[in-house]
Amino acid sequence: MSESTAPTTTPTAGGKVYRIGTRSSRLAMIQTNIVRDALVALNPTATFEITSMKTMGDKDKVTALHSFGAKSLWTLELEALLLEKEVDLIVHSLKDMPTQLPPGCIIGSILEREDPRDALIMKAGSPHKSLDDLPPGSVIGTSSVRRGAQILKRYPHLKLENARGNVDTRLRKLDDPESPYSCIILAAAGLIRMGLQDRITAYLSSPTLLHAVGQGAIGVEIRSEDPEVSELVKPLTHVPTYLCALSERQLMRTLEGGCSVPIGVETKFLVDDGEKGNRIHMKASVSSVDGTQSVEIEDVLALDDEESGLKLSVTRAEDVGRLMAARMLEQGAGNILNTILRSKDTGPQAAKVAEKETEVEEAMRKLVEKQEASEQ
Ligand SMILES: NCc1[nH]cc(CCC(=O)O)c1CC(=O)O
Repeated sequence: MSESTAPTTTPTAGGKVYRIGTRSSRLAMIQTNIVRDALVALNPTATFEITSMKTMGDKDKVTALHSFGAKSLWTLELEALLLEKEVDLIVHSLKDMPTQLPPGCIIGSILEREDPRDALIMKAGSPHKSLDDLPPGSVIGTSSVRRGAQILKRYPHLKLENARGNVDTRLRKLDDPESPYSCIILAAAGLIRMGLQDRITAYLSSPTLLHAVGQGAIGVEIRSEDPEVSELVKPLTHVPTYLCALSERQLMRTLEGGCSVPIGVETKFLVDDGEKGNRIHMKASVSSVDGTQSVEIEDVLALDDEESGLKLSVTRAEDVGRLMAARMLEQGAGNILNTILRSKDTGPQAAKVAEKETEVEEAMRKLVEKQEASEQ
């Protein structure tokens, strides 16, 4: 979306068939139905068909997430369908969308955020309710280096074990009496949308755990050269979520992080109170994988452009992320990130994953070339 201000919401005329692409996990389908229901309400004469598929990240449930390079493991095959015009829009968990999208793809809308916090779920029947009351040596199941690094910083007496798979799979692994896990950490948003909020024993937020960039938000990806679908999805955008998410994504883009780098954020939209204008309150952290080193930062920055008088500026939102990232790099975040990137898993599994990503990215590059040739 290229607006210099946050999008307005005007219903779009319907009467056509639109195809929505999505992953096939239960959570992805729930999120896709949220988007479809909102589109149907705004365009009652239009038809919306859903195309679901398993992506690289869904198929390979074994490789640890940090072994995957780019964050494209949840999105690339769907973006190929988008560029091939097999689908007209894709519904993603925003946190799974790389901060750099393939040429020809843009974010068309970001819906109102569900609770962005992380949530603690104890093994069924556990007497424990919080991280504080877990005995030393208790095992926390998470595949997220972001979650693991921050937890180890505050709870060095606890242990981490990988726990991959979709939400249902991870809960099943947790409750298996044979599994080593005392608890797992998941996004509250996924649990709430799946009707599993009763499993949450504690919510985790700053200073213990800053959530992932884009966590809790639903992103709708479209083709950059598709004004009709751009107008179709624009009314779904929730402006405070949109601007906060853009600032978070720009922070990660500037730090050149990805899903396998421990970057945590918390943002809050502060509405114009007649004196201070619209602002974003951002907290952000970068941690070493073992939690022994971290850079943490917090500030409240303006969203209205004083020079031009523009309110709710998209550019200002991204400037917030860029400025906060620059400050973190000045405070040593770059050294932490470089150490992590140098230590990326170079084992045979990582090589296999890199080969698969290259294969899919090569297919994507050919698609983009074909599309550009057809438009000349
Ligand atoms: N690929 C993991 C993923 N992507 C989106 C969600 C939950 C929904 C959200 O945060 O928006 C999850 C599960 C989790 O982190 O617990």
